Amino acid sequence: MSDHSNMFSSSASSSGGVSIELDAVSKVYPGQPAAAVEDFSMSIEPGELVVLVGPSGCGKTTTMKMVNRIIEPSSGSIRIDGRNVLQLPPDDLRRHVGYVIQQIGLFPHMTIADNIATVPRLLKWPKKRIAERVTELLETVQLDPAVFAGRYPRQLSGGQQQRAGVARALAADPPVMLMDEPFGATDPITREKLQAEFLRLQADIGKTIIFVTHDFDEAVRLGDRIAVLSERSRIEQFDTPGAILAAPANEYVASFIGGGATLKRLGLLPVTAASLTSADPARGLPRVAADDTLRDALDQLVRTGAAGLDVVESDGRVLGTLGHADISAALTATGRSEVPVP
Ligand SMILES: Nc1ncnc2c1ncn2[C@@H]1O[C@H](COP(=O)(O)OP(=O)(O)OP(=O)(O)O)[C@@H](O)[C@H]1O
Repeated sequence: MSDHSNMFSSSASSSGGVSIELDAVSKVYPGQPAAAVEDFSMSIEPGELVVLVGPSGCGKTTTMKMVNRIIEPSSGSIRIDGRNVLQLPPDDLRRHVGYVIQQIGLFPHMTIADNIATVPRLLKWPKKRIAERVTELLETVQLDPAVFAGRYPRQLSGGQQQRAGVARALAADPPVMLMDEPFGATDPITREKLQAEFLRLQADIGKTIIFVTHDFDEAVRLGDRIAVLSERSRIEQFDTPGAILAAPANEYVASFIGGGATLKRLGLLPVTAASLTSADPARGLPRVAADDTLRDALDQLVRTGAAGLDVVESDGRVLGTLGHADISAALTATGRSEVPVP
């Protein structure tokens, strides 16, 4: 086994992520007059989920694929955990960077268990450890090992195949995951379910993830930070979803956000972000759970026509009452604090 199989050993043996630094990275495809990616720089923290979002052809996929050298950069430098990826053998690099794509890419002639075992086998793990890892991962992505391990990809639904794809990418516990429109091919309901499952999973494993999508709402839902890109992967704004929604940097970003920016922001804020007034049981107001969002609360206020809502903890304790004005005030307050200092 080469030394490089341990190149991220400090982090790869246990869950967790590492930093990624791209510095002045460009890509000019052979024979093309213009660069597909020009002078792209970005620092990503360990364990951060960064979403690259932008219109078709702006260079998202090219940017991401340069991180594991599926595409070789024309210039610039890329460091993972401080190591220059351009000086690492590409095969070893790819084994340590999990990769999930929209077309899933499961090998059709291999069972789901064999698909998931691909990288651990390349890394020559002992058989027993591979078998245990496959079972553990199938459970992690909520596919019953007794049912799915021996099936072939065609015997799974699209959403199940997507989960198996995520399990395969996680097999060798890579510190970095690259995800290219991974949920793009699924219907909206399956997609939301996969997104929610994925967020729960990421809360446990804390990988460093670069996630590509053209769907801004998906970016808001998943990203710790979002980079809104225009042509040649130019970064128009790179910030938290809340900050981008509260203060789009320019017209381009605003148009990319689309309608309903305020509602989208409310969807990011818990009910407890508002200042509550003290509750009066005599009013008999409808209730909202403390871990619901302000968007849920507004929805309920509009639907019920009530003047306010009592905010209740899971143990039944009433924290206070929330009204329309409190929701508006929470937006103003968080908007101010989220505007990045120039
Ligand atoms: N192999 C290639 N040879 C030449 N040009 C390419 C190649 N791959 C991509 N391009 C061009 O580079 C630009 C960026 O493509 P890229 O696939 O990175 O964009 P994208 O933002 O991921 O698009 P999409 O959302 O449609 O997947 C596009 O203009 C594309 O036509």
